[in-house]
Parts: sequence; C-alpha cells; structure tokens
Amino acid sequence: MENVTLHYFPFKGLGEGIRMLLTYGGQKFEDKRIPWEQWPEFKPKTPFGQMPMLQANGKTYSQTLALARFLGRKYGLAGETLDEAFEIDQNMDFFTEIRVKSSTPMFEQDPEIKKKLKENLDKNYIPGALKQLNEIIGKNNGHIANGKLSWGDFVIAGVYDALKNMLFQMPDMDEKFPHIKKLKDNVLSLPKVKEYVATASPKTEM
Ligand SMILES: N[C@@H](CCC(=O)N[C@@H](CS)C(=O)NCC(=O)O)C(=O)O
Repeated sequence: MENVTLHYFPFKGLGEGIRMLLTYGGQKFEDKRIPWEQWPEFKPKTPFGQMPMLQANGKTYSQTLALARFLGRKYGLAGETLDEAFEIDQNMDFFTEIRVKSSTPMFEQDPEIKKKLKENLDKNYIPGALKQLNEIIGKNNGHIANGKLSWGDFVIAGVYDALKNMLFQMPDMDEKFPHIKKLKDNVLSLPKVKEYVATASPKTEM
C-alpha cells in the first residue's frame, strides 16, 4: 500500500494492534497520534467519529476489527479455510463483547451509578468472562483461535494494558489469567513487533 497513515490517540488502546499488524507486514506508515486537545476538530473528519482510522492509497478505512481482518488477509493471518476464518471472527466477537461491556462505567457521569456499575461487573461478569477467554486461549496454544497466530491476537495484545489497568483495574490479571498474558507475550516477542515496541510503541500504561 502507498501513502499509509494510521490515526489514533497517543496511547496503545485499539490503535496498537493495527500499528503492530502494519509493522508485522513490513508496511511503512505514518503513525499519526492525535492529541486529545485536537480531537474535537479532527473527529468529524473520521467516518464514525472515532479512531483508529487508516488512510491508504487515497482511501479511508475504519473500525478496529474490520481493519485488523483486512490487514490479516493481506499478511496471511486470517485463517486458511472458511472454518478457520470463522473461529477467529467468533472468538474476537466474544473478546469485543467483554471489552465493550466492561467499559460501560467509563461512560457514566454520575459517580454513584458509575461505582455500582463497576461493582456489578466485577462481581457478576468480568471474572467469568475472563475465565472463559483464558480457557479458549489456553486450548489454542496462546492464541485466540486455530492454535496459531492471527490478526485477532494483535488486537488483544495491543489493548491488553488498557484492559488490565483502566477497564478491569486488575493489577494481578497476569497471574489470574496466564493464557491471556501468554497471548500478549507471543505477539510482543515476534521479532519485528519486538523492535517496534522497543522503539516506537507509545510509552503508556493503556
Ligand atoms: N467500534 C470502534 C470503536 C472505536 C473507539 O471506541 N475509539 C475510541 C478510542 S479507543 C474513540 O475514538 N473515542 C473518541 C470518541 O468517541 O469521541 C472500533 O472498533 O474501532
């Protein structure tokens, strides 16, 4: 691809998986990190008022999973059969559900309601959902599907720190769910990704 620019905030979050996928694919790209103060002005220029957003060959691409799947197809990381592709999609939909449900307190303004929402998730949802995700990854040798590397692994590894530190606020997540941590380590130990993370990855806890 020519003239490739990735737009995201100056942290890892949903943008980091896409940065790592582009790096894995050997794709040169401009890693444009939009500061929060400039976001209101930039937001209307994105297709859905959100980032990550990729521009390449004069076209605009958005939505994290669609983007990651698109790059995954380019780089041979999207399954070799329809069934393999399905397993990645299925397990990534489950992962996304966990991420989205767990973020509901973040959007609540009332501090009392926010606290109650978080307590309810911590008690009734997050531990069970992470246990199931951890088991899925355990059965797949430290990957989200098919026992091998796929685009889904990059999305999860990229957003791992944000989940642990911000959404779940779970300092012992690595010990509690070691297979999820192993998935992150598997992606971060890929040689090109390792070099990218050491030199260009945003130095943030999320
Ligand atoms: N469904 C979108 C969600 C993207 C999203 O939530 N982006 C956040 C940052 S992680 C964002 O742009 N927030 C700013 C806003 O909504 O104004 C995707 O998967 O890419």
